[in-house]
Amino acid sequence: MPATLPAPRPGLLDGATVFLDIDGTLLELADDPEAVRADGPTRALLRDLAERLDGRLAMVSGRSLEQIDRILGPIAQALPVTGSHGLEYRWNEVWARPERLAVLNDVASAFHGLAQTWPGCLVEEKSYGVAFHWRLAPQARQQAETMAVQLADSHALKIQHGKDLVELRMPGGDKGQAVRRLMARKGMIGTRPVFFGDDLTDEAGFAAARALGGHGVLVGERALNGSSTAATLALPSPHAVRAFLRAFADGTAQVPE
Ligand SMILES: O=P(O)(O)OC[C@H]1O[C@H](O[C@H]2O[C@H](CO)[C@@H](O)[C@H](O)[C@H]2O)[C@H](O)[C@@H](O)[C@@H]1O
Repeated sequence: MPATLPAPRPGLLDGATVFLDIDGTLLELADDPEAVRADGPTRALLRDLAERLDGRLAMVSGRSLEQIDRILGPIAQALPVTGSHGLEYRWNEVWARPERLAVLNDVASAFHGLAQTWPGCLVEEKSYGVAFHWRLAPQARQQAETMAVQLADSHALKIQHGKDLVELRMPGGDKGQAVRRLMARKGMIGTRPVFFGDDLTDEAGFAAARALGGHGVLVGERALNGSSTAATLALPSPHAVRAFLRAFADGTAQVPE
């Protein structure tokens, strides 16, 4: 992680609204995206944290809402949740779910075809996007990225770069919008947003949090391909994030080693 970014101070979350990314931030990265699940202590952490924050805890992920529900379990129903990099969200009775573009099926077919030529590669079909994963076969990266550019052009889709993946998704929405939308809600308006994230998709969330007087907390050792980050603070791993959040939830906040 960037050596220049300091760790968050213990009191950072006092009175704040907390935005949490999932993969690589709350939870460790894994080889199989479909197998990812929050364990019992992590689910309990989200419950305790939401209580300590008087409900000012939101999940903001590149996953679909269905995936988030599977990963987090019942606690997801109690939190404001934004999925698909900002394209869909749910908070109590308020939902936003655009119509799914049929061209995503063509993208999935093309990606599945490519995956057959690269053992170890995975295709993840989501509500508003399709991701091609090469974590277990990094040699496939160049071909996957070339195919993604062609498909994005021909189908007017957005390319979303991520860790060991390229994703094609419907345009519109980002994590910054998710922050601004929630920070305009009663109970959150006027508080300080703190956004925890690890990937390129989180940069919009970091920037929005900063613009509203808060902070981005960059997690892990993300390579930003030479670009800079809008985060102002950093933690080394999802384990450190959970420890930091647990200390706050318990009222014993300390910066983890
Ligand atoms: O915004 P996020 O919640 O961080 O979602 C970003 C992408 O996360 C997932 O991919 C990442 O995690 C996988 C499981 O640990 C890992 O195998 C992959 O290499 C990572 O890039 C998810 O599968 C994607 O759909 C999300 O867009």
